[in-house]
Amino acid sequence: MTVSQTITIGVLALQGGVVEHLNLLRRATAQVSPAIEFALTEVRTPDQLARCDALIIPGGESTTMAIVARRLGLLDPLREFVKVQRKPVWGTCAGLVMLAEQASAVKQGGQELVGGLDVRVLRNRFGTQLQSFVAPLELGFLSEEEKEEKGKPAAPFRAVFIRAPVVEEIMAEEEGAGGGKPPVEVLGVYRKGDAEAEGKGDIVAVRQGNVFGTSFHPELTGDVRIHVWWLRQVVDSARHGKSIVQGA
Ligand SMILES: NC(=O)CC[C@H](N)C(=O)O
Repeated sequence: MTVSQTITIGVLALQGGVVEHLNLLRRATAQVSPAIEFALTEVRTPDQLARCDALIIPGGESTTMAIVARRLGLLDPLREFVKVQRKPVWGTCAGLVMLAEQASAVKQGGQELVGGLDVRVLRNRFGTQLQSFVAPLELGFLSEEEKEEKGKPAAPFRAVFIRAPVVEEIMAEEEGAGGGKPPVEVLGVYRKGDAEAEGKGDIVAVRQGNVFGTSFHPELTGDVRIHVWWLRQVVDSARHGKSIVQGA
């Protein structure tokens, strides 16, 4: 793909924070590069998905999303998009649950997942809607970005957690899907109180090749940095006609 072509970014629009992602994407695209044209689109059908170069799966309710995706014949096309075509995909909160290979604390009878990340997530780690909170997160990958441009580390990211999942286990390579997949990188850890002193914490941002997941909701903060960071990788991936590689 050449830079003069349009890069189409889809947001899975079955349920959840669709508009919020589209709004932030609109602002973020303006910051990426004037040479690149982006098209932003809602995805509700396999045809719409097929036109996308990259996809965001928003927050919401992963159980509902899975049921609706199954009804619309989208589950298998989503799996193909993520795991076979290996196009860039970012899941926020419920989207992270969808992108995990395994989830615990699921409703009786289980729930269908798209998969792609060789992790097990624990749903609703921090309790109910009423226990939602905002916490400053040090995200090293944003610092690297800013260091190049401004020569200083990034300010903490105000992360919004709403019935958020965390990554409770990263599967060992031999347990994962295999097939030469890159390793799971931990990109964000939330530490609270005593856990900080002990060096423990909850994994709240991960990347494995083309698949990126965050427990929190950057689309609800108005802080455009993670969207810009992700879009830059999408551009790189589209330019080189490859899936995002580790460290790209
Ligand atoms: N804010 C959210 O996306 C919540 C996620 C929800 N608890 C789920 O498991 O799907």
